[in-house]
Amino acid sequence: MEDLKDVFISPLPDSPYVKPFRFNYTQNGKQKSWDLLEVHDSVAIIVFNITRKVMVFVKQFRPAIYYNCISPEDRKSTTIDTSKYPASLGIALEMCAGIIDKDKSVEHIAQEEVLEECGYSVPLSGLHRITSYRSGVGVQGALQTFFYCEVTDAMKTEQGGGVDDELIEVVEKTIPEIEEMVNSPGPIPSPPSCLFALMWFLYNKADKFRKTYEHHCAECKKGKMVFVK
Ligand SMILES: O=c1ccn([C@@H]2O[C@H](COP(=O)(O)OP(=O)(O)O[C@H]3O[C@H](CO)[C@@H](O)[C@H](O)[C@H]3O)[C@@H](O)[C@H]2O)c(=O)[nH]1
Ligand SMILES: [Mg+2]
Repeated sequence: MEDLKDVFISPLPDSPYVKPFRFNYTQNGKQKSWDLLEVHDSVAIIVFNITRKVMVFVKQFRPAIYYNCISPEDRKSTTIDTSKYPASLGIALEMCAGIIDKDKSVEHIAQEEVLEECGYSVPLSGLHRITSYRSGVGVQGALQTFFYCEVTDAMKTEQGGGVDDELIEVVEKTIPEIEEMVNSPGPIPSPPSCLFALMWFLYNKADKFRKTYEHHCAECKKGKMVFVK
């Protein structure tokens, strides 16, 4: 993932992923315009492994983050110096997520993403639609639908890591590690949608799993063997 070379910046040709355009309008009698990007709607999924009480994240190189670490002066060079700007600058930690670029339901797209990126086979009934919200409201405003699912080690039927040329590392974090992450002064290498997902989880779900931890630890101290449910 961190083996990065031949980085250069070029003008945008016709793209299947983003379409830039100008939106013109008159508001309260004043003529205005706004420069926008048409992008695909998407899904994002919190995957929580209940066997080991860990949250499943995906780690991947994000060109947009990397680009924003390059100084305006260095962006003008014919090639970007990767010893000055290593790939690690652009590596993000996110929820499993994917664009809706197929004629399938959001549930089916979410199910595919969990399998492709994280390696877990989740039944459609195990995917709980939580809400949907607008991402990148300054320039995109695309809709992201957000799901929660619980998985077990037995549901890990594939390696994960993405399809085609995707390079994704699956990373697990405990509840205390998630708390540390959202309390960090930053910059946190994650999008706000991921941080929202973490706060949603901490607010709505974490207690149930914290109780089993605490019970487990207390009983262990007493020398008892306890099965964490
Ligand atoms: O310019 C591009 C854009 C995309 N791809 C390909 O398209 C795939 C898209 O991956 P997918 O997993 O479907 O989407 P993500 O990149 O994970 O993006 C989702 O997850 C992000 C983090 O939540 C959100 O910001 C996005 O809106 C949401 O679509 C990439 O891996 C690439 O293979 C390219 O090759 N070039
Ligand atoms: Mg993705």
